[in-house]
Amino acid sequence: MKIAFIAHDRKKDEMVNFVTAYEHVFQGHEMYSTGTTGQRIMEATSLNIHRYMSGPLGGDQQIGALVAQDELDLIIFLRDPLMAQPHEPDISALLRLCDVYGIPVATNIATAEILVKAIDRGDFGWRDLVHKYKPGIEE
Ligand SMILES: O=C(CO)COP(=O)(O)O
Repeated sequence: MKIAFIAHDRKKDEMVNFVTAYEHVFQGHEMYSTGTTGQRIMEATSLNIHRYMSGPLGGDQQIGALVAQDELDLIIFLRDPLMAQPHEPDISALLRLCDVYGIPVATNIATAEILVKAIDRGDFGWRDLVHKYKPGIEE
C-alpha cells in the first residue's frame, strides 16, 4: 500500500510515537510524508519515507496531487484543531480530494489506530482489485 503521514507541529510527537509503535505494520509499504513529519519519523524509526515539501510550503498540495493521480491508498494526517495554520486552504483541499476519490484518511489518533489495524489485517486489498480492473491505472 501507499501510505502518507502528515502531522502539525504540536502533533508531531504523537505521530512519532504512533508510527514507532506500529513500525512493524508499516514496514514493506510505500510511504510518503510532508517534509518535517517524515524527517521526524525517519529519525526515530528505520522506515524509509519519501518526503515532500513542508506543509506551509506546498507539501499538502503535493500529497493532494498523489491522491488525484490515484497514487495513494491511505493518509494519516494528525491535525492540530486548536491552532490556526497559514496554509489552511491547502489542508482543506487535501481533505476534499480524499473525499472526492474515497481515500481513507485519519485526522486523529483514534481513527489512525483503527486504520493501522485494518492495514495489518489486509482490509484494503480491495484497492488493488479496483486498480486491476481500472484501465489506465497501474498497480
Ligand atoms: O503543515 C503540515 C501539514 O499541513 C505538515 O508539514 P511538515 O510535516 O513539514 O511540518
